[in-house]
This record gives sequence, C-alpha cells and structure tokens, in this order.
Amino acid sequence: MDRQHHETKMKCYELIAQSAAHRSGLPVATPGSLDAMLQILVANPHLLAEDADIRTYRTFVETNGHCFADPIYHDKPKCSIRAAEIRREGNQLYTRKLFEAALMKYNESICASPNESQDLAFGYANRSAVYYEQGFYDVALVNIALAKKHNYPEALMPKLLTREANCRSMQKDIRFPLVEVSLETNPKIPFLAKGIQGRQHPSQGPIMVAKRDFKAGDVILREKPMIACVSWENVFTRCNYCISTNLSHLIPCPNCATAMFCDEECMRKAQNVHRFECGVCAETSKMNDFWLGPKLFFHGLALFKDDITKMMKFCKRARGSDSFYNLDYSKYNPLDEFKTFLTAKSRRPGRPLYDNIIQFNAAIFYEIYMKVPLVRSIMASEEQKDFMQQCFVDYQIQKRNLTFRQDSNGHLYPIASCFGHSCDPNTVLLNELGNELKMIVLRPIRRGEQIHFSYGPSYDQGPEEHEFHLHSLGFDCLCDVCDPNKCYEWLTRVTQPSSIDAGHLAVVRKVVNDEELSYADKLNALQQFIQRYGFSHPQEDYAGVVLVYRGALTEVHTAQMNNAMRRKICG
Ligand SMILES: C[S@@+](CC[C@H](N)C(=O)[O-])C[C@H]1O[C@@H](n2cnc3c(N)ncnc32)[C@H](O)[C@@H]1O
Repeated sequence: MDRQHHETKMKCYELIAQSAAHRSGLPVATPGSLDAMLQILVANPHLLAEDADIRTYRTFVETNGHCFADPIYHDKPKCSIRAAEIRREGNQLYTRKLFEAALMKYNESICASPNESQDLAFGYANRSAVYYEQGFYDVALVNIALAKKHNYPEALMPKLLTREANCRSMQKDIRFPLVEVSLETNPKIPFLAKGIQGRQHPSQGPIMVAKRDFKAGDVILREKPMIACVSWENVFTRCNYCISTNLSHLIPCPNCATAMFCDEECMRKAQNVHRFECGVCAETSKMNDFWLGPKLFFHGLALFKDDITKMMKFCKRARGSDSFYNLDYSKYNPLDEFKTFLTAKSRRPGRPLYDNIIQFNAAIFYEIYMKVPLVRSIMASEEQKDFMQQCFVDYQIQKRNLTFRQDSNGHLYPIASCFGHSCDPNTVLLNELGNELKMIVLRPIRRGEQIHFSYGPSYDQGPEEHEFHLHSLGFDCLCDVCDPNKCYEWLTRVTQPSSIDAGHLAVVRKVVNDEELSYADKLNALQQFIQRYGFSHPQEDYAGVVLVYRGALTEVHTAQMNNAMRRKICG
C-alpha cells in the first residue's frame, strides 16, 4: 500500500515536470484514487495556480463531481436481500477454509442486515461457526449468544445448541505471558513514564529526551488516540470508534450499513462524530489518508455542542499550548486538547503538490458531508460553509505536520507524536492489533539521550527498502544513520570488533531457539543481555540481538492483544 502510494506520487512528480504535454486528454485512473486525483490536477492547471482557493476547488467538484466517485463506495441502505447475498459469498469462502475472508463477509452482511431481521442472527451464527472451526470456543460462544438474542429461527436452533454444547466441552484456559513494566508516571501525563522531557532540537524541532536512565523492556508510553478513523479496507474488520482490529464481535450501527463497533460503549462514544457521517461513511472512508481533517472538524464542532458560530469565534482567537506535551492530562479537558491541536507547532516543511491534493479532497468531502441533513442544517450561511471547508484543509495539513504514519488508518496520538524518528531507534512503538500505542525501550537509554522510534525506515531493512521508506517520510531524516555529519561515525561503530562475551551470546541464541521455553523466558534472557552489553551498540552482534528482541516483543504484544480482546468479549 505504502509502496503503491510512493510510486504514484513519484509518477505524478514526473508528470508535473512534463505538464505542458499532459495538460489535455490525460486518461483518468480508477475514480477516486490518488492517481486519478493527481492526473486531474495536472490536467487542470487552474487548480494548481497560486490564487486557487476553496471556492475554486468547490466549483470544480460541483461541476465535475461525477468523475471522482466510484459507485461501489456509495453507502447502501440496510437490505435483507443484499445481506443474504454477502453471507452466501462468506459461506463459499468458509467452505474453502478462507476463514478471515469469510469473517469479513459475515461482518459486512451483519452490517447490511436490517435491525432485528433474522439475517443479523444468521450472520452471528455463521461467525460462531468460523471460530468453532478454528478452536476459539469462547469467542464462538459469544457469537452464539448474539445469534440467540437476535431471533435465530427455532427450526435451526438444534444445530446452534449442539455447537454451543460442543464449545462448552472444548473450552480451555489459554494463557499468555505478560511483559508489563510499571514505572512511575508523569504527574501531568499519567500514561507517560516520569523522566521524559520535551526539548528543542536545532534541526529536528521539538524532541523528547530522557531525564533518567531507562532499561530495555521498560514500557514508557501507553496512549489511546485523540481521534482515529478506519480506512475503507478495514470498515468490516475494525471498530469505527476505537479502530481496534476486531473480526469476532463487531456489532453494526443501527442506522447505516458501513460502520461497526466493538460494543455498545464504543457505539455511544462514536456518536459525537458518527452522527455527522452516518449514511456517507462508505464514501468518506474510501478517501484514504485524507479523512482525518474532516473528522477533527466534527470532533471540534461536537465540543461546541454543534454551535458553529461559537466554534468560528473560538478558532479566530484560539491561543493554545504549542505542544501536547505541555497539557495537563490528569485533568483531561478535550477542549484544551483541541485548542492545542490548532496551535501546536511542528517543523515539517510544506509540500505544495500534496497541499493541492488536500484542497481537492476537502472540496470532495464538502460535497459528501453536505448530503447529510444534520450538517446541512448547521452550515446555513456561506461563511459557515466556507469555514467548514477551510477547516477540512487546515486540519488535514496540521494533522500531517503533527503526526507520523503507522498504518493505513488515520489517527492522531498527541504524545507519541512528540517523539522524533530514527533509523536506529531506541524504542519500538506497537499497535499491531489495537488502538492503544505502547512504546517499549529496546536498548538502554541514558539520561540526556533523545528517545525516538522508527516512523518506517530502519537501517536493517537493507539499502533499497531503507531508501524507499526514507522517501515516504516527507522530510530529510537527520538521525545518526542518515545525517551526513554523523553517519560516518555511526558506521565506524557498527563495524568495530565485537566486545561482547561470545559464550553469553551463544546462550542467548540457544534460549531464543528453544521451542520448549516460554516467551517470558526468552524476553527475560534477551533483556538481560541487551542491558548488560548496552555499551556495544550499534556493533553488529549486539544490534542483531536487539532486532530479535524487537521481533519477540511484537509477537508477544500480538498475543497479549488477542488475550485482552478475548477477556473483553468473553469476560
Ligand atoms: C511528528 S513530528 C515529531 C515531533 C517534532 N520534532 C515536531 O516538529 O513536532 C515529525 C516532525 O519532526 C521532525 N523530525 C522527526 N524526526 C526527525 C529526523 N530524524 N530528522 C529530521 N527531522 C525529524 C520533522 O520535521 C517531522 O516532520
């Protein structure tokens, strides 16, 4: 996905360079794709002109709207016939034992089922069959309960009851190792370890620095997103509110066929923003990479209790903190956080062409959201409409400046965003399955050192892959590996002769490869080694162990997330 984006962008830069030749008659790529947008921009130079403003883009979208929309993405109403059709596609995948793909279809079918229809019950029952087949009996039981609650037909009940009885007899207690480290926390940011401070770096802007030593394995940050949205590919696999990956127990929005939630609580919390997009969710979620600006706008509007005049006044004179790091999260105030979002500073340079695409997208979003009666009723005057569209642009640019890319879903993690990037990071940021980020120390960090993680590029990816990921950063990396003033010294240290005990290294390798040993034992052995030989970083042997440790942490994290999810659903 990332590579595809990168290639598309590169292609467009080439196109721009030869734009004179391309100004007329460019073939339009898949409607709605980034590729298509870039081509349209090149073919319509007035959109790239300096005086092009939100009205220029709005007029263009109003007159040409039909060529941006791909009809498959249009929101469809709930419908029994369609739900049954999608379920049948799921059944075919199930028969071929393509369980994950089958689950996605069952979720889509559940979402398309009219409220209280038997299709809903069939969807849950089929989902239980997948989990039964895979041996996840507790999750299967939750889905059987959902099917029963939603009028599963009496005539078919015996089959479901037999599956239920089988699940109960097979249920086992499954345990995963825990690698929690509890550190004293920052009094103002209770989800960040104490002893980490913001500081200005001459070339990287604000950075985070250790004010005390940290050990390998220390969990220094656990953060939930301020706001998040799922991409089109994930609408039937992730919660629309908290973006947790969740194939097993998503429940549908009662009013649309696109949004799903973990449970009633996520559904309730989502309403602040979802009520503005219910009915156009399919259209908005296909705009990969660009939905966060509008989402932040509606998040803000909800904080002002839908009073657009009040919000406009507030935004004109908003004076917030220049960094989320300075907020007091122990007295969490979403309005202060929103204000900080508006005023926080970042050093990311502007990207002219990319900003044009954001303008273009904002105009398309404007068209889509104005179809929602609630939005139309609030945005009454031209000034209010312009304000909304301008916010879509500004918030998207601001979001891009403040954040880092982790996956294809959109999110804003205020505190994690304060940390810089390094291609030789001393922490790892994990959020494989869920919405919560966890920052874990990979190797000893001494007082005074910068704390960083990788936004994507990492020196161990090999030159070509590393180069590719560096391109997608959107800024020139100045970490120890890439900064021309530092890289020679870094390389010299990599190739220095090993100063670690060969016997100890052999023991660690043996422990890691021993299939009889638990993850907890392996992590323990790795952590002790990494801690003891911290001074040898980045020598090859040492760096190799750190890499293995990073992989093991990721695996254990995934297992923990699965376990946490099972506990959440199964009690
Ligand atoms: C998410 S912010 C990180 C916090 C931050 N320094 C800031 O400006 O808000 C990302 C921005 O930090 C800067 N940055 C982070 N890591 C960097 C690095 N390795 N080299 C150069 N600049 C970096 C870039 O300007 C980037 O756009």
